[in-house]
Amino acid sequence: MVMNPLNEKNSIVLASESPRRRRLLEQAQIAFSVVPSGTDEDAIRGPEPERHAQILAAAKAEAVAKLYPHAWVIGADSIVVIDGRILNKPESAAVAGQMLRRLSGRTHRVITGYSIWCESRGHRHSNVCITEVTFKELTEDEINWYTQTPEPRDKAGGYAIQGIAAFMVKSINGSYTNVVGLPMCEIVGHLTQHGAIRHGTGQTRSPATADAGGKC
Ligand SMILES: Cc1cn([C@H]2C[C@H](O)[C@@H](COP(=O)(O)OP(=O)(O)OP(=O)(O)O)O2)c(=O)[nH]c1=O
Repeated sequence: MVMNPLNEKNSIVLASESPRRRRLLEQAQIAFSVVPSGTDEDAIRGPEPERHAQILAAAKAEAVAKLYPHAWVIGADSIVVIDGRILNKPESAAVAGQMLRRLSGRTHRVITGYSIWCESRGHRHSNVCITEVTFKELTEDEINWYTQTPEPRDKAGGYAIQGIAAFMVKSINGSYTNVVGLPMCEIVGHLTQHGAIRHGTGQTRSPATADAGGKC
């Protein structure tokens, strides 16, 4: 019989196609597999931004957790919120420009909903992490130049703090990695607390060597 390491006890699965989220888990030296959830984000709408991000994160985690019930599955959704409006990923350079004009010289919130599921343990945890980001005043030249780069395309709010857009950011209040796509302090803390990983001990488990430990 072929063993499926994705579905072993205490394996970690990232339910995301975001390369940023993948990189954040890699940086933390967590062994994990990637299974994009295929969730249709346009089909889901929460009542207000925090709930919206949380519901989407849970939908992503749930879709993959059903396929791999023994794994710890992480789903997340990041949105930019200003004036009570959600700025998702811009569909064009022109829309990215409109978003950046709105963000220019002001403070907005980046809300990442995150969800950690382990079906076989009945473990379903969802929460949000909020970071305030303050932009400098952007000139039209800066906006036009930036939106001609590929960077805004697949990023909530039309910018990537970890890339060229770092020059736009005057200050942030809260988790930096939350803006990039995953609140690492909370995610690693939760997985550690529930025995899914032994982070910080030099014994971060790989899916292939996972044992049956851990609690819900
Ligand atoms: C604000 C901001 C967002 N982002 C990214 C993180 C997310 O990938 C993206 C928000 O879109 P999401 O819908 O949260 O994620 P995704 O579609 O990229 O991946 P998946 O749904 O499969 O998990 O914006 C940055 O990389 N840097 C930033 O500064």
